[in-house]
Amino acid sequence: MIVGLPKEIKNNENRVALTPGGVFELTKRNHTVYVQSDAGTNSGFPDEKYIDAGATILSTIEEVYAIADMIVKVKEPIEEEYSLAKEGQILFTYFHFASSEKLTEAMIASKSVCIAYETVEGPNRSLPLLTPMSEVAGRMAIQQGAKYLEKPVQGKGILLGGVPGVRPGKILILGGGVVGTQAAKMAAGMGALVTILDINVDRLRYLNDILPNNVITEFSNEYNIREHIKTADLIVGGVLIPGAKAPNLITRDMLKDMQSGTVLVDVAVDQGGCIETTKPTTHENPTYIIDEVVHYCVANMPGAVPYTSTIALTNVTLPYVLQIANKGWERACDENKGLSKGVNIVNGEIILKEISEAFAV
Ligand SMILES: NC(=O)C1=CN([C@@H]2O[C@H](COP(=O)(O)OP(=O)(O)OC[C@H]3O[C@@H](n4cnc5c(N)ncnc54)[C@H](O)[C@@H]3O)[C@@H](O)[C@H]2O)C=CC1
Ligand SMILES: CC(=O)C(=O)O
Ligand SMILES: [Mg+2]
Repeated sequence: MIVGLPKEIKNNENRVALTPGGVFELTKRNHTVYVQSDAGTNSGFPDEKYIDAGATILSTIEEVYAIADMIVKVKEPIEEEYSLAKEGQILFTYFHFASSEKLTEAMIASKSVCIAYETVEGPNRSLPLLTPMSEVAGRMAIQQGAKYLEKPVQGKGILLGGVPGVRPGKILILGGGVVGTQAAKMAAGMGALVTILDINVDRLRYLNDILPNNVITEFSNEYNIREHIKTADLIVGGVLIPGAKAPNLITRDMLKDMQSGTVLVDVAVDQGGCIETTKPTTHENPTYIIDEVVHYCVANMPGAVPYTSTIALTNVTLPYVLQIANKGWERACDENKGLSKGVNIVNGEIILKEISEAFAV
């Protein structure tokens, strides 16, 4: 198969879909790989490394899309890329369709085969291609939250770990999945007081077992959320209903109950966010303020740490890339039911019902 790796063009998206090591696994199986010039440079992988791995470098994104049977990328196509996808071409990447009707319509019109990383399933309904980026974003959520709690950027002026004689920061985490767990680990290590809310009691039981004593678990409901937001310094949004628009657990009216300078890091922004006032931001302009509450809603958080993220992503995507390249997408999906859950849109038709539901009136 001919595989194409374009350079990402979303704001500050520095990741690339595969490392040179990943490309080598394809070329040694006689697949042909075209990489757009400089695609891996910001992740620490210059063009020469891809050439050594057997790839051919092309100068423009148009050339990569024109020649490839399968495009492997990182982020959902942005408007400039919509017209590049072609009929029958496989696009294997994050899509997050439920948060963008425009992207959904564009991919329907392209008649391409859209296989979304974020809905590919592993054993026990895990999401193996989302997990490593959620690990990155969960850990980063605390780093970013700590930064935006500083007074010069209009935060509350609180040090998350406190100091002897002064209380540490209070962190509320919505969703105890991968993002929530990694955020809790980082926050606990800094000495903050952490509460995780989830609706899955078995998950809360597990978290209660593995996390230290400065992390407490509670059931997620409106009453508990309303109580905690009154005193939280930092709130991290990490809920997910796979494939669907995230539920708004914090509504517009609740902002007035928060203290001035509270920071919201809504990691779930790529599925529409779990805070009503969330709108996607970029690394260039990561925050905005509503009712004196700082909102950080960057939809590609791992893009800021591309060395870590590109390797972590390739670790998990490569086996699926190889299956699709070796067998074609239809046989690969027939033989791997988890992969078939990633098939979102094919030849102008929405396959994943959560996408149609997100836009139903
Ligand atoms: N902004 C960014 O750069 C990135 C965003 N993400 C996003 O972060 C989100 C979370 O991802 P993961 O942690 O991997 O998902 P996950 O599936 O591991 O965890 C989600 C958790 O939310 C819980 N949940 C569902 N409804 C809830 C409710 N009403 N209240 C509380 N908890 C609830 C589930 O029980 C589950 O434990 C996803 O939308 C993902 O796409 C992930 C990586 C990067
Ligand atoms: C999961 C995702 O959207 C990202 O890594 O950017
Ligand atoms: Mg994202």
